[in-house]
Amino acid sequence: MYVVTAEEMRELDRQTIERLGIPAIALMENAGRAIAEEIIRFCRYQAGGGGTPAAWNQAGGASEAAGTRELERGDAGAAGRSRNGGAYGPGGRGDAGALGSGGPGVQPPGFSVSGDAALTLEHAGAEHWLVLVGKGNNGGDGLAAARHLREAGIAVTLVYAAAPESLAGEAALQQNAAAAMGLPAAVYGRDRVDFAACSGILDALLGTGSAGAPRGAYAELIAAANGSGKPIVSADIPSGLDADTGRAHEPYIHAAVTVCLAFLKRGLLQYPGAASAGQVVVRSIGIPAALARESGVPASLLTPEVLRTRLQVDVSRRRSPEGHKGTYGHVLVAAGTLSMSGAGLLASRAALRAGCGLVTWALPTMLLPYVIGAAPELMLAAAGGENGAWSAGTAAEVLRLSSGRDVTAVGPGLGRFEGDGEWLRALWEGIEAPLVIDADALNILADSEYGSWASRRHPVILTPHPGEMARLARLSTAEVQRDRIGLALTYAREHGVTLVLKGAHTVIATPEGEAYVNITGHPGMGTGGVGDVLTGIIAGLLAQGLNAVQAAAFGVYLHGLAGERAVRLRHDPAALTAGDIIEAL
Ligand SMILES: NC(=O)C1=CN([C@@H]2O[C@H](COP(=O)(O)OP(=O)(O)OC[C@H]3O[C@@H](n4cnc5c(N)ncnc54)[C@H](OP(=O)(O)O)[C@@H]3O)[C@@H](O)[C@H]2O)[C@@H](O)CC1
Ligand SMILES: [K+]
Repeated sequence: MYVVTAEEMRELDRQTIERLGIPAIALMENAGRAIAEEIIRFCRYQAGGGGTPAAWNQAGGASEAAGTRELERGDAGAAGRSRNGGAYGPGGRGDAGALGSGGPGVQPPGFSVSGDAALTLEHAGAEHWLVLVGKGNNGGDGLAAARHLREAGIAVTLVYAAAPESLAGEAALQQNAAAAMGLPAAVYGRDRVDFAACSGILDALLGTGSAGAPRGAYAELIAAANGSGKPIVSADIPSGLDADTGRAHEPYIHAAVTVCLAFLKRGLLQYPGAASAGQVVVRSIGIPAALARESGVPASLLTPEVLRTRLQVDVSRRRSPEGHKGTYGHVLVAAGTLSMSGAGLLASRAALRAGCGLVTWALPTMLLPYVIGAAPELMLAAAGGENGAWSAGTAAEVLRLSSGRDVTAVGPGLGRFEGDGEWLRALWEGIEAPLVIDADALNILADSEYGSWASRRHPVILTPHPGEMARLARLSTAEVQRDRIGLALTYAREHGVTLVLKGAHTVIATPEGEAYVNITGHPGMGTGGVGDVLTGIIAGLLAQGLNAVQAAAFGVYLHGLAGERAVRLRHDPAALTAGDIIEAL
């Protein structure tokens, strides 16, 4: 699933209209219909007592059949499984439009009529929705949706943020149609608007054309909608949100559901915007995904389907019946000090659990006796150093150990030491295999002008958390978090590395200028050692022959999935430790 900026979305709109000849009004009609269907589904969900996301998913099979793709994560085993299967049919609510009520077999043979189930709502009379209409195309989408809601028997009142006569283009056409249908309308500031009397609010104030903090009537309507306590469904993005960065301009809509149109907007994956969107549903409006591919849209959501089809990852992780430990590669981990030995141990154990054949853990010599037997599957290699710490002189031994290994991971629990810049440079320039750089090794890199180091034939994967990223990019952490996708794309391209920017919705960016945004994981994973586990997983996958982007993306995906599984086993997210994630792999 592609993830776009407002600018990219406008270009795709333009190409659909100009190259394919599909009129803008047709796209708006599709958008309005999709929004109305999702509101109806939401009404059903609420009438059923609300509840879990699973209940929300079941609240309307027909709209799924029409192409809804929710931000839902399947596990790798479910990769590509269609969510549409069996969606159309007696689904607890979908029979409202069917002719005849006698059950199977009573209809005349060869004659079957079914109604527009997705646009039909039992007990619609109990609903009254306010539709907040901005003067751009987002407002036009809302007006088109309002007509469908009215057809479904739902009472609607339009609330214009600006004088209806100020709408232009397709939005003006929608305004005329709504007026011709006699939809009740109020203009904010001129007419009284009773938020208390409605059952829900459609936010069609501002979309991808929004700039800066909402002004005037827009700001007042947003504040009133939030203050009403009524559920809000947002058209495309919650009004007030920056569609690209997820920055939330005050005031901004707190939505229960966001019906995102055509392609996922970057701002819906980046915080704090991601938290204000509620359940995100992406609905097709007739803009072909092929256009996004041809135009080189760089960002995608990391789904099992993307892993399988775009990245060509074997998500089933098949093992060869003839395989042996030599088949699955050998990882060298250079990590750990006396006070942080656990980081090296976690990374090494995670590499094994990721499926590689062998792992050698290189560590300061003095540390070795203490960790013997901690993980009997590991091989240990004393690398020298002093007092259980690394030293510049250990580079030669790490280089020697790396020869014949399929990948080297360096950094977890490494600490800083005299000459560490030259130490890392020797590894960077000397290791003839992929290199995964994490933790303290990233800080060493940040203090080095590594652009002047000899270029490598084999890939480098950097796995910074936002603080490490800030040091690498010479920004503040807040600046890193302001637009994680944009920064990751730029940094990876400029430095020729595969970048894994960790945090909620980890971003994987490639030197070729592509980015993948992960949505597996759990807030309970914010605990020491979790990053070391990820480093080990990525190294373990590289050793098995995955290329840099495959290993980084699949590693991040599996790591998040294992975190979710570990939280379920633990029952309390706060109790999760990094070791639990390894066990859940
Ligand atoms: N194009 C297409 O074919 C399709 C488009 N689609 C839909 O259109 C949406 C994009 O529509 P859009 O580009 O018209 O912009 P939109 O978000 O409605 O807002 C623009 C208006 O808001 C105003 N305004 C801006 N900032 C403001 C602020 N801070 N505070 C107050 N006002 C502010 C600005 O006024 P101005 O400042 O220019 O006077 C202008 O009038 C997109 O999200 C999707 O829903 C889909 O149907 C697919 C087909
Ligand atoms: K909106």
